[in-house]
Amino acid sequence: MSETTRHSYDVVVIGAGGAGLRAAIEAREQGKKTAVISKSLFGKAHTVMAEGGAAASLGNVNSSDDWQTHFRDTIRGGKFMNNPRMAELHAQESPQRILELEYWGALFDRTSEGRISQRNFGGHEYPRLAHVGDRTGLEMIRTLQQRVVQLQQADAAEYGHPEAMLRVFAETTITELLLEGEPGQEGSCIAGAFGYVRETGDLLVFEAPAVVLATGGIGRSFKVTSNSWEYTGDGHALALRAGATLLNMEFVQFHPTGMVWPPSVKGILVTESVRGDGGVLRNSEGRRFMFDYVPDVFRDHYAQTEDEADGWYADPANNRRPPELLPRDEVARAINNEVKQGRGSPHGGVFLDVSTRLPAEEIMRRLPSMHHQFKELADVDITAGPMEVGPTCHYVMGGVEVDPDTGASTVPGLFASGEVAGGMHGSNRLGGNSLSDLLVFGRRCGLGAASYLDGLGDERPATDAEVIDRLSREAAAPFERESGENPYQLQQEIQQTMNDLVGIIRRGNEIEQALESLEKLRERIAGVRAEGDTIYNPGWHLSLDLRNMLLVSEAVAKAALEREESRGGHTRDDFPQMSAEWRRVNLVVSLREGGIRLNRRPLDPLRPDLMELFDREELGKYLTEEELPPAERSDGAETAKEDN
Ligand SMILES: Cc1cc2nc3c(=O)[nH]c(=O)nc-3n(C[C@H](O)[C@H](O)[C@H](O)COP(=O)(O)OP(=O)(O)OC[C@H]3O[C@@H](n4cnc5c(N)ncnc54)[C@H](O)[C@@H]3O)c2cc1C
Repeated sequence: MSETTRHSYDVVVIGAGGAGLRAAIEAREQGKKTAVISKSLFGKAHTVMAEGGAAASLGNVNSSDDWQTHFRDTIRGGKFMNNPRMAELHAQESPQRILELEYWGALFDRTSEGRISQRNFGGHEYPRLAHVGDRTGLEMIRTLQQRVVQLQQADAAEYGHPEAMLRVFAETTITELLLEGEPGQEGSCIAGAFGYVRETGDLLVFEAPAVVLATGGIGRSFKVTSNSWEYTGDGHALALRAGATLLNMEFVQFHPTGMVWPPSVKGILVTESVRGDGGVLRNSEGRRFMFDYVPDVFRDHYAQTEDEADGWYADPANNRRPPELLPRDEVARAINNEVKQGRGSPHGGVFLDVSTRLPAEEIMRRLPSMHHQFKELADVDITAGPMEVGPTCHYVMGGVEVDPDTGASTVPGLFASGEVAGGMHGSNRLGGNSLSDLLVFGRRCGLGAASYLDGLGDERPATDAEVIDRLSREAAAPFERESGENPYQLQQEIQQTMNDLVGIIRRGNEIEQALESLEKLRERIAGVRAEGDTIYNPGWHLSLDLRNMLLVSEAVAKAALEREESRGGHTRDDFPQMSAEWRRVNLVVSLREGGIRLNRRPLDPLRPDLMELFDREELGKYLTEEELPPAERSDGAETAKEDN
């Protein structure tokens, strides 16, 4: 293999989606020399694929909206498993971050008064998603990239080179984090990152005391997914191997509406905006089945009849929301059940129809990408008839355990934000809350990394030279094996296992079966073989990604086996109820002696002022008796909870 090139930075941000770019901008603005690394082309990240919008309580379409309502919706959507401080910061700071994006040049769709337009989405009480048609992520990435270029131009003027303080390394994959000390050992800390350039196979060492993980999700571990090739859970696995902890990996979001036909496009997302803009779900009998699936905890907030649901679009003050706009976990399970009961569409989904609700020109204006996607890929005109849709693995709520305010992980110098971080979304993310999460916590992570560096002074942690030698040998190993399996075969087996046995509906015995299969795959992956050479070789790249996919899949499966309840993105057929006792438990994943370990840690309680945002009756559906606030008597006095 080629020589190893060394680079030295203050902050290395792994990932150039919304979270990574926002973190890098902040670190650079704090005066830190920053590198941004992206496995794919610069600009190609999940963020760019985001369609519906970014949730922020700007109150432009309904002035009743405020951060408290956004917080309440987020906690409800997450079924009270969210880290409350993260949800609070997110709800409070999202409006500022969206306005900042506009200040940097983002062109959002407008209301007739010229304010940023906001659309309805599942689980959000008011129209809240700032959007650009159904191409919001594209505008977000364009704006953040433009901001990067603006900073580089300022650096060119000040330092004589545009990359003096902020450099992008595109098509560069990080395979390991570098530490001073051993993972999990007292006093060990981040010293940088190790990786390779995809185009040439050249190896790179980044020396840096602070690393921000912003690598996005894990969807490629599942067969049917809206995620693209690079989402092999690298950041989650890098964090684990560096000694950091992950939180609640069992919570995986299956978006209710992915394409189901033709097979080559199965899983590609059909944005929730279709339902937000009036689209209805029907089964093969023509029944609008979501009315049959409104769970008790949400019954007061959702329409009981089609008339009321339809009335909500024009008169939300006097009607309740249509059940199509329930949080994603509810809708995904409902679709899954309709198909299982034999009431599915010809290709194993259900029908989603917006053509009977909006005029064709309005559909073309509000949902141009969806129109194009269905016309090009399935030869369906969504202005004239229904789409066929079904659940697809979309997002992981579980992720690196971080300090809410700074994004710091449990390893000094390691930070995480965006989809790779855990806690913010509890057991189920509301649509639109990811894009705003990236901006809020990306910025906080950049600030956190900068202030960590300030605390270090001139100290620069270093990695032993033999670690770099070992990592170089490991990178080359797939070429050196004379025999060994094809990485694509092994990837396909992981995906099939996770899809079939740890998918949308889970059972204890099936998860155990999955864990056995994953255990067998471990040995086979250790002997995987790559053919050819290091020049742009996706087979080799995948052979290095496989161990991340495997580790993350094991983390998901072990946590899914442990949590004996159903909540949000974790449905256990053998434990179908939500349990107030389990709600208090965070499952913390770590890597010890080479294996996944699970620990139970109490969830941070809701502060009394945040608890006051909910009715006691609603709290009673989620919290244990002991957690509930004292009940008020009819005369206004509080009743004592215990005799004393
Ligand atoms: C089709 C689709 C539509 C969506 N629509 C919406 C929406 O409307 N609203 C909303 O809020 N959310 C939406 N989401 C979810 C949201 O887009 C993502 O959760 C979010 O963009 C994740 O952002 P991120 O910055 O954490 O990571 P990403 O944007 O996923 O970026 C990850 C970055 O990390 C890099 N990377 C990964 N591994 C490595 C490695 N080993 N080395 C170097 N670089 C690495 C990648 O190349 C990439 O640059 C959507 C998701 C999809 C797939």
